[in-house]
Amino acid sequence: MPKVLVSDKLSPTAVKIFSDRGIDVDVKTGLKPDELMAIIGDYDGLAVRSETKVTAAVLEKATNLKVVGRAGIGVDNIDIPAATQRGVVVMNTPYGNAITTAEHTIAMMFSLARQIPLANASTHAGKWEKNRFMGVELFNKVLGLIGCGNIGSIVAERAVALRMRVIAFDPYLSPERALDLGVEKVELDDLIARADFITLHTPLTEKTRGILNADAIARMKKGVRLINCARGGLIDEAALKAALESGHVAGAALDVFTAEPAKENILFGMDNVVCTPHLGASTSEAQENVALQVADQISDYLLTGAVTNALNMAAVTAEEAPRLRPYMKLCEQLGSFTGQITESSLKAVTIEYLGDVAHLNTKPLTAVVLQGLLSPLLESVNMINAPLIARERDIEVRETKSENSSNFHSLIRVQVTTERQTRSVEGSLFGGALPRLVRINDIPVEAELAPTMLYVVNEDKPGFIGRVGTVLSEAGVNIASFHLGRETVGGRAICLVNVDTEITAPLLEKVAALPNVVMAKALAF
Ligand SMILES: NC(=O)C1=CN([C@@H]2O[C@H](COP(=O)(O)OP(=O)(O)OC[C@H]3O[C@@H](n4cnc5c(N)ncnc54)[C@H](O)[C@@H]3O)[C@@H](O)[C@H]2O)C=CC1
Ligand SMILES: O=C(O)CCC(=O)C(=O)O
Repeated sequence: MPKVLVSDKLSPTAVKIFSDRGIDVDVKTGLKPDELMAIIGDYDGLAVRSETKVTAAVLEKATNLKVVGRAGIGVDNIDIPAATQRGVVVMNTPYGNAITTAEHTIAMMFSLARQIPLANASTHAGKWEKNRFMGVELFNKVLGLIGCGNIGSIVAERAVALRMRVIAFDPYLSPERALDLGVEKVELDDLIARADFITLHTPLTEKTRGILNADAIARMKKGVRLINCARGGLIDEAALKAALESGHVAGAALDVFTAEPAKENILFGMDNVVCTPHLGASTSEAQENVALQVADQISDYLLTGAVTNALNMAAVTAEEAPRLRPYMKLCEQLGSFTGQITESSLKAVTIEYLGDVAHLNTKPLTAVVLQGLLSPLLESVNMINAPLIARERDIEVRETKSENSSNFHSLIRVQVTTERQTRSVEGSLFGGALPRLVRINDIPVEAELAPTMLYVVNEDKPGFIGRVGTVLSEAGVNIASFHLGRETVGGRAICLVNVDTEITAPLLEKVAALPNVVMAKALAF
């Protein structure tokens, strides 16, 4: 039974989903990094919000971990490259808290425009300072959105309904989508120069860090108001403080801070700053949504192999997962076979999906071929990091699909080009489930791959099979099955022998030295 650790506060419904689906679930919140590292090795899945830091050090101890699920959007608390390297799928729940966070942005904008927090505190204190709190309308003001994805779009719709004039900077916003939203797509400089209110809705990346720095703030309209419900670090806090003090920026509403939890901050205590403690996603509806979603996604992956909202792997639906499973095995074997017979540096891999398999989601199949192919050559390769490793090593990966698969319902051909040669191997599923090699370098064969195998390329001459059998039996190696194929009578032939015990280096040398042997290799699957 898979085991999942919930290490941040999640709705109890999520915990129930895990146990209802037969997953052993522990809830342990507030763990210190060393406490998490001490127990993480026991778990197959980890469900977090933003408090748990899933660092490379934690992942190193997570020897059984298969999936980390973030109940929320931002994944800056998870070291995705380290997870990818270790074959751990990282998932988030991209839509569950979007409305809630957009609503918080609008609430913060109103709070700022009408100074509600300060007026509230003053009224509670019995001051009745009616003349102190003069506000501004949102109506007809220019709202500049930086980032117009899920949350930015919802903010745009709400702001349009408030009759604000909405402009957006987002390199990935299409003109059609902007038109649909009633938003004017602009460049950042234009937005900075025109906006009365600016809200931020991008992830924190090397490109967006400090997107509103001293220079950008200096170019804003005097009296501009800034709202950040995305990530601390998007606004330079020191530059903002200076601009608030000078009155160039009239106010700022911040849900997120450069350092969190923010128990101290240079902006705290300023009258024109409204702060909330990263509450953007904190409604019961959003927390229920993301908790249910993450519990379902983690359970689906652990129980069926379905992959939803993964940030480091191709998606696989629950319906596809069982259909893909036998092909995954075949693809891994085809990749592993080609990897083991490849001796010089890889230049290109072409994977052809022919027949029925061409209709399936082939992205995960290609990832598994690459995993099989690279595993004999490199350490720590898995289907999640294999496409990345191939890219990093300039191995060109091509995928083709065709309905036509000659005599097979489905056929997968893996062709590998190295510095010296091109080799190919073809495989199919027999009875719809059993992986078989059906062709190696254009020589037809029918072989089931076994854990220990001897692969020989030879000239097709009488007595060869007897001689191989004798050498193996003299070494005490039992033959489980023998598979043969040849190009033409007397031409190039291949022989794949499934054996019950290891083929040692001296035994391999003896086989290689037999007459008519071109090449001999020990293979392991
Ligand atoms: N305060 C809170 O509690 C919450 C904060 N968030 C934050 O909100 C952010 C946005 O969330 P979503 O809208 O769901 O993400 P999303 O991925 O749907 O949208 C992000 C948008 O930013 C755009 N973008 C990326 N780089 C950019 C750049 N350099 N300049 C301009 N635009 C750029 C992207 O094209 C995309 O459209 C998340 O990354 C997360 O950090 C999300 C949920 C809750
Ligand atoms: O889980 C939370 O409260 C924070 C939500 C958030 O920042 C996100 O989803 O990116």
